[in-house]
Amino acid sequence: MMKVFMKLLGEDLPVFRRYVGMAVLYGVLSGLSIVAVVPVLSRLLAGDGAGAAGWLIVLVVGVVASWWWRRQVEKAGIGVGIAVLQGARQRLGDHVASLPVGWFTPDNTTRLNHVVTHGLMEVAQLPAHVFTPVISGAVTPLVIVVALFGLHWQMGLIALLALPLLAAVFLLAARLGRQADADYHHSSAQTSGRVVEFAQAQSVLRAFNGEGGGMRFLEQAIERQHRAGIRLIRLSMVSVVLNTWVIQAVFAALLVTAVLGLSAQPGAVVEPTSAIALVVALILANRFSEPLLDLAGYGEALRGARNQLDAVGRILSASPLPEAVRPQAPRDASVELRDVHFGYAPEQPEVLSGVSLRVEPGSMTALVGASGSGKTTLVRLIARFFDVGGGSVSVGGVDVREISSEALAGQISQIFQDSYLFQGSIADNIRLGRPEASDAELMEVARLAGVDEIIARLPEGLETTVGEGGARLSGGERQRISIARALIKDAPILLIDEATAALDVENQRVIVDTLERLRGERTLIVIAHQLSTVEMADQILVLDDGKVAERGSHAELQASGGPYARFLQQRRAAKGWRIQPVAGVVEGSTS
Ligand SMILES: Nc1ncnc2c1ncn2[C@@H]1O[C@H](COP(=O)(O)OP(=O)(O)OP(=O)(O)O)[C@@H](O)[C@H]1O
Repeated sequence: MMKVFMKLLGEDLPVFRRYVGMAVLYGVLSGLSIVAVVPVLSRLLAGDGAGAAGWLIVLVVGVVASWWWRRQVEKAGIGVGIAVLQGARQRLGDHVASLPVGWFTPDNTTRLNHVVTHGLMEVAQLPAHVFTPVISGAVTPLVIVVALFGLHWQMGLIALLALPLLAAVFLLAARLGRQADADYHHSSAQTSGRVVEFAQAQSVLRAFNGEGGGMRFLEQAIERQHRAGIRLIRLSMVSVVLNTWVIQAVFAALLVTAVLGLSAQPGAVVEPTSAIALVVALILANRFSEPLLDLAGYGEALRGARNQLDAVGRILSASPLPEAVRPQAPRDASVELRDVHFGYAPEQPEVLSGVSLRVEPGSMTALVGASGSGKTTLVRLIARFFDVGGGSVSVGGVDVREISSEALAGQISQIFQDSYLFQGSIADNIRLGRPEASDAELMEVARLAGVDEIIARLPEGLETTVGEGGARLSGGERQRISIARALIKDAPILLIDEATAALDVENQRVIVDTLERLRGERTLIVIAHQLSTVEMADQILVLDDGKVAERGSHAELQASGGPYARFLQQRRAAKGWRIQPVAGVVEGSTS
């Protein structure tokens, strides 16, 4: 936990170290102020009023000094909190910006959002509100133990031996609640997700379940959260009771020791000095348990913050893809995969196994295969969303790991199914591909991608705002804008995922026109869902369960009667493709 906190602070770590030093000193000062009661009481009980008054002044000065010092510690704690909010946000942002695109899964994005909006705030409050009492709660009893040794060594020994026992019980109590706490946070996050889903998917829910049908998922999530909450409350109570009991047990042991000390020699006269020491030691024993009870009380707050720090830790532990020490420039627009092996996680099965592929500059390759066969993964590896587990991916004859991320990004344009449009105008979104593009170039790509038809319909034309994520446009319109954006970038390699969902006949025509026009000019690698696209390719790679099942031209593969021919049969049956001989070739349509 502290490791993550310190990592988060980065170069602001000295501010935290200074604060910890101050908090430890505060614990010592508090302990000394308590111990100053010893000479005051001893003198008073022995009838030395003048001596007691002198020590009383020392005691008052000590209490005032520790109060003043506590204020300084709190200010230093606030300083650490500010460092967390300012510096750590920046550091987390820099770290996330260096992570591979593949890291940004919905789970990770939600976690990041939660950490930035809530988690860091909770973590920033730790030093001022939790660490100070926790540190002093651990240091002050140590000072009292030393004083107890001086007064009554048996009680001192018991208090000293009790410290590791107390630490063990505190840790056990913390562990008891940790899993319940994690479960509760997990179920809360799930409930939030279900609430958003419930709101967003109203049309689907009402169509399939009637008005209240969709409530079931939400109600189940709320029920799970409710159960997790009750379990957390129960375990928290057990932790608090356990901590309190063990502290009271230690106090009782100290009392018994004191009483046994008095009754050790029945009938014998107890020295007044010993009796005074014993009384004072009993008072100290009482003060010994107070900071410990405080410390135990902060267990809950620490556990809550631990969850947030764990989430931060998971983000910080994600490694950026290593950058080449001596980056090389790609020599041409070829793409080559050699015996590529890849899995999304070490414990998951390989998604690509021994895939090899050579794509010549300016040629077109279609990737075909059943859903889940690994087409998208293959294309992501070319753009280096992830690094391969085995084998290599080269662009322009250079391993992508040896190309700087900037140079690789400059070499590749992408039209993916989930192309995101930013809140801004259509023109802003297209210009993202090349901010310095002229208006004429913008209009040219808009025409080529069929965006001109969209803007002709809109009163504000190119300056029409698209809404968050392009929400004010249809799926097909969004796709055309993303095509225009990719075209204006003018990169020599174009990776395209034909979005089946967004493709209407008109968009399919735009894709085919785009591909025809760019053929021979750019290297095209297309995840093809339409027969008309597949036919255009110079080579077709058929993937089956992460392996290359077949490769060749449309005519060759169809004639061979292998997996491709069978795949075509299935697609025709499933999607109504029909084959029409047109000018000596076979054509598909979605009708
Ligand atoms: N981010 C991810 N984490 C873990 N597994 C993933 C991830 N993305 C894809 N997979 C898995 O990898 C396998 C290949 O997926 P991929 O998306 O590459 O297939 P595909 O051929 O493009 O499928 P589709 O045509 O349906 O888009 C699938 O089993 C999928 O569940």
